[in-house]
Amino acid sequence: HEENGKKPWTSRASKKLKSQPLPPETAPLRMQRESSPSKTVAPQAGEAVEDIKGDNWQTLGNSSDEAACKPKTHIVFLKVHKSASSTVMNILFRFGETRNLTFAFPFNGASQLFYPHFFAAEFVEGFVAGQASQFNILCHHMRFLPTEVRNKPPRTHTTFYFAILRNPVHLMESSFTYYKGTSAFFHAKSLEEFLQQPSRFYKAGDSDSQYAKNLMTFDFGFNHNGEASARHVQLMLQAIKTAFNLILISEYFDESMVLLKEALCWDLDSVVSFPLNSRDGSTRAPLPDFTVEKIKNWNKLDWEIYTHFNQTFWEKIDRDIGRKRMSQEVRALQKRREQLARTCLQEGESVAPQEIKDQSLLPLQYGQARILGYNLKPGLDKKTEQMCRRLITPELQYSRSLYTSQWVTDKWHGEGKENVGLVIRHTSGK
Ligand SMILES: Nc1ncnc2c1ncn2[C@@H]1O[C@H](COP(=O)(O)OS(=O)(=O)O)[C@@H](OP(=O)(O)O)[C@H]1O
Repeated sequence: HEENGKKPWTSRASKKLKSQPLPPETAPLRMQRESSPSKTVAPQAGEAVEDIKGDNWQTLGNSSDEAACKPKTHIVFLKVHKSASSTVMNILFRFGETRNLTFAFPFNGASQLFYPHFFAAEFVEGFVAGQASQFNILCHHMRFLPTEVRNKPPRTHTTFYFAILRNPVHLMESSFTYYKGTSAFFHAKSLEEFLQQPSRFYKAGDSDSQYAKNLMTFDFGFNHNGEASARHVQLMLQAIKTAFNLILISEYFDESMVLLKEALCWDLDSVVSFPLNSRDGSTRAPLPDFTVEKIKNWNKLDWEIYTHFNQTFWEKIDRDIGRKRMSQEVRALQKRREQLARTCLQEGESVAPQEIKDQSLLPLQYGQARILGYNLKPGLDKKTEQMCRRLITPELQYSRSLYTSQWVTDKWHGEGKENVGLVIRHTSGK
């Protein structure tokens, strides 16, 4: 299983790239606009109380319900690969850290919940069979399995389930670059070559084949090599609707954050973010129409999931918020992000990895992707520096630091990760 990197694959090809870091993704789509990267803020407020309105995401209450609105603090986020999920995770990390919430970390400080295996409660640090769980937030990469996931956040609370999707065309373009070391992509010179004759490269039985086909379908727990029959698709969509309260769309990241804040009853600052895990432009190229069509066909199951939930996403906005208020909220979010960029970032925006001065803020570089990062503005006062640093800390570093606060007591005097197994005490925060 995984350890240092966040993409633990096991293929022959990937072994050759073992020393490489982990990547992110890209690409604009023809039918939907690609959202521009967002930027962040520091959270505030909110007691750790729960008040969820039901399991059907389509019936979630809207923000006009403010009197009854208490910030939700029991959350499961399905971190779908290559879908802006690291940016969402940063939001959850910041919210949890500043409110002393507890995270369901992968066992032994790993970066994923034994992906690509199906999630099992035993993968979570501190899980004890038969004992009530004390965790608030589950958000590391996993392959979703509803019956097991429900074993996690306490049953006494109604837990909010959400996930994020990305247009499969963008997603595959990103995945090809980031997961170039996986079995299916390793020998393909380009995405076009791969798509021309996938059977030359793709073996359905390879343990890392999901990176090359229907990755979202796989992460939701379904068979990524399954038939895209109408009945199969219907069942899959129904299962997702039943399990999740909200499905976000990364092409409409800001609108997604507005929906999220409303559903969780959080404030604006809690959902402001800077885009994380973004590739620079050097490996991106516009895809010709025939390639776009091939990607859609090759990822038919993902395409069905995406188009369905893209449609219900906008139906929900129309029903619960309205386009006018949505665009006001989005503007407020963007304004706040711009303010934060001026406050926090030396260059006011992201920079190439070689320009990152503080190595602790260097994102994992993976596959053939070059992942952008940020420089903190020098001379910030302590409180502002801490708030800004949280916004731009890459996933692996942030996860490690929270894991250490939550699990590693001062009695721990081991040297390496292998010693983390000694540890022990579940604190309710830092
Ligand atoms: N705010 C926002 N809006 C739109 N898109 C965004 C945002 N934040 C990150 N991204 C893009 O998401 C891609 C990384 O996805 P993940 O973080 O899920 O990747 S990973 O699976 O965790 O490695 C990666 O895509 P590519 O750059 O195409 O590779 C990011 O650019």
